[in-house]
Amino acid sequence: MIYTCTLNPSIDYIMNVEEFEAGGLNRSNQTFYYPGGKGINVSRVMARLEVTTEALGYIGGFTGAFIKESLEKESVSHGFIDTSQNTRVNVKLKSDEETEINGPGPEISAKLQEELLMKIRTFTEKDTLVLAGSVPSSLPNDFYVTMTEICAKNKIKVVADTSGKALEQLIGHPLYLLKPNHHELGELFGVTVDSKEKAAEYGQKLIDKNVEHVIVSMGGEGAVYINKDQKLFANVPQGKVRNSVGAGDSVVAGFLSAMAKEETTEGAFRYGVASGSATAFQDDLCQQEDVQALLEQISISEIK
Ligand SMILES: Nc1ncnc2c1ncn2[C@@H]1O[C@H](COP(=O)(O)OP(=O)(O)OP(=O)(O)O)[C@@H](O)[C@H]1O
Ligand SMILES: O=P(O)(O)OC[C@@]1(O)O[C@H](CO)[C@@H](O)[C@@H]1O
Repeated sequence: MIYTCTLNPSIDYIMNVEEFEAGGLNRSNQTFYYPGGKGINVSRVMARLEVTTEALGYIGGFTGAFIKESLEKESVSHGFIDTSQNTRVNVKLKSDEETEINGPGPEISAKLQEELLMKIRTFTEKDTLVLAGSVPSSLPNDFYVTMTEICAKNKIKVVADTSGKALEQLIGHPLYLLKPNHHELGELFGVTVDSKEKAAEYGQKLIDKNVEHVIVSMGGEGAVYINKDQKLFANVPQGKVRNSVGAGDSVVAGFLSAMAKEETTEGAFRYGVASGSATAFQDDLCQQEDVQALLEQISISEIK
């Protein structure tokens, strides 16, 4: 089973505002509510790509109930732990630019922390755990490391999509897939990653530190894939970006779905990039037919 873990889920409240004016009274002409948080996005996209997952993490209150209900409507299984506090609402303001305001996380007691770790201790080597998103401040800041150590002991594959300190602490632990964007990769090594060659060079450093697959996404500039034998570049398809929220998560979901269907790594990379772009080109996350339609616009080349 592929489990996704979202320690800090959200309702993503999307507000389209024609000409946003900071400090003024703005009126939105269109709003949407989506279940959000990076791991939840991965589960939602994988369900659309016909791969079963179970979404884990902490949830609560009326906002948590909305998320669970939305996932059930989309046939996404979940096993969240109830915090009895409202899950946050993240505001995504879309005008000429995209502005995001993400809420803080809930208080998570030591008992609830242990409950999640106990669940992970039941996983076997056939399982994969996707750790995605920020770690709420009430959790020890090495909580992902603790989870990864349990996984290493039991040969469970770990996928990580996080940034900053949480990402830094994971480096050196055995990981199946890491998907930093080029800014996150640069921040990790204190450099600017502004070309596919640099993405490949610094991505290789992650491979040297026990990561099996690395995808470096570079927004509209393409993406780079590295493993111990390959360094590949993919262009991104042409299209109008309507929503970048969840695009990175869709890359992870697309790659994992294709690997679960025994695609080659090159094919899975292409599928991941197509999924990311398919999400970027619409309001919510991509559907399978959107991904299929973009595949032929993506060419993969070797990076020398
Ligand atoms: N301008 C664009 N044109 C086509 N596809 C895009 C564009 N911007 C982003 N994408 C798609 O979204 C994927 C992820 O984008 P990005 O590198 O911005 O990741 P990220 O920063 O992790 O995303 P997120 O906004 O979800 O945090 C890209 O690999 C690509 O497939
Ligand atoms: O605050 P975090 O956990 O870093 O990010 C949360 C978030 O911005 O990430 C997802 C998009 O990747 C959204 O669904 C969600 O609102």
